[in-house]
Amino acid sequence: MLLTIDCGNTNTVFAIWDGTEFVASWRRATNAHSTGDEYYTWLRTSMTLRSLDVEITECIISSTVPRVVFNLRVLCDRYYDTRPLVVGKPDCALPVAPRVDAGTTVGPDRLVNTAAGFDRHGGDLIVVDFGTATTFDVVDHDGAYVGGVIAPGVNLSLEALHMAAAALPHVDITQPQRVVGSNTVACMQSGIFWGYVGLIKEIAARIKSERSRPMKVVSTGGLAPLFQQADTLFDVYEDDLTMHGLTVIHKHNKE
Ligand SMILES: Nc1ncnc2c1ncn2[C@@H]1O[C@H](COP(=O)(O)OP(=O)(O)O)[C@@H](O)[C@H]1O
Ligand SMILES: CC(C)(COP(=O)(O)O)[C@@H](O)C(=O)NCCC(=O)O
Ligand SMILES: [K+]
Repeated sequence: MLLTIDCGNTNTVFAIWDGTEFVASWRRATNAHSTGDEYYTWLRTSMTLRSLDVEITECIISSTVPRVVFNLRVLCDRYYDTRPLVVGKPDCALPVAPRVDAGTTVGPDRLVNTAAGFDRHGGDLIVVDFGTATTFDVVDHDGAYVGGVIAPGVNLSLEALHMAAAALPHVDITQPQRVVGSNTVACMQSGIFWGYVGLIKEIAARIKSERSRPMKVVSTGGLAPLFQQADTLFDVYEDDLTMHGLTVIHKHNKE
C-alpha cells in the first residue's frame, strides 16, 4: 500500500491509499524536530486504534517545509524499507512540467494540486488552497502550472492582528451576521471574512480576465466551505484534492 504524506507549514497529513481509495488518514502538527522513530510509533498506534493491519510498501511526500523531509525519509527507509518519491526533487517526474521563471522553486503542494486538478477537471483551472498561506494555482489548458497568487492565510491574518495590536484578542474565523461589527471580535471577524470574500472574487476575476478565457475554480482546504456559503466563489470544493494529486504523481512515476 502507498503512504501519502502532505506536509504543510501548519499541519502534516498522512494517508493510506490501497490503489482504489484512501483507507485512513491522520493529521498532526508539522514539527521539523519529529524524528522518523516518532512518526513510526505514532503511525503504528494510529493504525492499531483503527484495527488496520496494512503493509506499507511505497511512499510519496510533498513538503512545503524542506527541513521535515529528512526525518520523513528516515521513516520510509528505516521502517518501510522503501525510498520515497519527494515531489519537487529531480527524480520525481511530474505529469506536465511547470512553466515559470528560470530558477523559481514552486511549492510542491502547488505542483500536487495542479496534477490533481488537471486529472479531475482538465485544463484552464484556478486551484485555491486554504492553508497557512492561501494559494491560487493557475493550470494551463495542457495541465502545466503557470504561476498564480500567494496571499496570507485566513488564520495567519487573524493571528497577525492579535500579535501586532495590544487590544486585539485572539479570535476564530466565522461568518459574521453583519458587516458592521458592534464589538471588537465582530469587527475583526468582519474584516477578515468579508475581506477574504472580496480577495477571492477579485483575484479569480482578474486571473480570468488576464488569461481571456473561462476557467474553472476548484477549492480545497478546510475553510473553503465557510467562504462558499457566503457567496458563490468556487465551481467545486474538493476536500481530498492534495492527497489525490499525490496518488496521480505516484502513478505517473510508476508507469
Ligand atoms: N475546517 C477548519 N476549520 C477551521 N480552521 C481550519 C480548518 N481546517 C484547517 N484550519 C486551520 O487553517 C490553518 C491552515 O491549516 P492547514 O490547512 O492544515 O495548513 P497547511 O496545509 O499550510 O499546513 C490552520 O490554522 C488550521 O488550524
Ligand atoms: C506558498 C506556500 C508557503 C503555501 O504553503 P502552505 O500554506 O501549504 O503551508 C508554499 O507553497 C511555498 O512555500 N511555496 C514556495 C513559493 C512558490 O510556490 O512560488
Ligand atoms: K496553501
